[in-house]
Amino acid sequence: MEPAADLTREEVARYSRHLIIPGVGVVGQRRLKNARVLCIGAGGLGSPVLLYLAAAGVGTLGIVEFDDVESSNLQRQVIHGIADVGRPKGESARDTIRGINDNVEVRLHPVRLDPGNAVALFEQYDLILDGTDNFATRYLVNDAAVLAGKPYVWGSIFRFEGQVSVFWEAAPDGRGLNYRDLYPEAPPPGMVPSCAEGGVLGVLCASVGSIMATEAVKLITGIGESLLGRLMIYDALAMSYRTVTLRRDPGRVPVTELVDYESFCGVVPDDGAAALAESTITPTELRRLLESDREIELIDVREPVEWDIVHIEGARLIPKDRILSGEALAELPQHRPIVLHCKTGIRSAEALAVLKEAGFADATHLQGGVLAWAQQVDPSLPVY
Ligand SMILES: Nc1ncnc2c1ncn2[C@@H]1O[C@H](COP(=O)(O)OP(=O)(O)OP(=O)(O)O)[C@@H](O)[C@H]1O
Repeated sequence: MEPAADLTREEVARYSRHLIIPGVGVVGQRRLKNARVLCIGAGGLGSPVLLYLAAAGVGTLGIVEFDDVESSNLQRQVIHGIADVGRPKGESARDTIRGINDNVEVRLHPVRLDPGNAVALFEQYDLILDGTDNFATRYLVNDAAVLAGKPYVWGSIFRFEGQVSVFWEAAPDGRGLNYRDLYPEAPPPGMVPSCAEGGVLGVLCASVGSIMATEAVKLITGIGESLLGRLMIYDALAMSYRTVTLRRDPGRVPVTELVDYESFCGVVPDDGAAALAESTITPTELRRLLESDREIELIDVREPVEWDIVHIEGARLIPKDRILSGEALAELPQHRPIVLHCKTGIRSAEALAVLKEAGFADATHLQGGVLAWAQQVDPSLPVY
């Protein structure tokens, strides 16, 4: 990274604790000033990443984010505040950054990163940070970074655990790998729950995001050993960090073009999923069914902790895994309609597939889950 020409008087004072670190010094700080870093997502990981890189004096910070701040974000997305709920996350993040360091030029890209815009966006920056929460975007970031020849820092979080690595296929020392060497294929949809489904400890974002920001500072200034070719795994419960060495997957096909990542990750329904989609019931239809004389079995496939937050009157709790393992099938009626539901409809679709396979012909699942029920039928219920 080429250093910027000089630091102003104000910058020397502001960054003095960096300037006196051997290895960083004035030249390191000038490199930070000249750096253009693009952060995908201003959520759980994007928040600490952007805050620390802004405070550290990265000259240009790009933010790709299409979403608005919700109150359930505030538990971990610390770049946003109460007054930002309902505002675009990018604008909220920009305003917070301005309050920390007005030397930083913030460039907002209020779009969803997709195969049509990714490479052109990446080409405008020196380094990419992936703070997103879905597999389709992760593979897209990887492939676009390969095509644009850019390094990127990747992080992921779930409940109490986080992972971080640096991928740069074109790394000058030949150690560069890409995300597909670590995860050649996306897990089947629904197999790895999102933070919205499975939860995440808020402070985990700070631990993992600060490691991502540290890697960014190291790559920009050229100090230390980066996580290039290594995967760091952090366990907040055990309070342990370990790193494992990654190897190039000899069977990996080179990235030559961007593809349809929703299909690659199986998010677009195949024929089987389309058939299942017909076995759905809307919240209003379910309400009518519950009000009728028909006897139905309403099964909640979420976890007990979620049941404790909110549940639909008359439902019975059978967590999804007990259905997937086959253990709970004997508890289900063969000759009564069964309606499964979860939080949003993803887990209930999975459980429904197992029930159909086991011959429960009169089984359906609730479209949009408990959230849709609360929105359309019973707004007095809390949502989570
Ligand atoms: N393709 C994409 N382009 C731009 N931003 C993305 C893309 N995919 C995900 N994001 C953003 O990445 C951020 C990830 O943050 P986080 O994991 O905390 O999830 P969230 O969507 O805010 O939370 P939750 O799913 O729990 O409501 C989100 O703000 C999301 O809008």
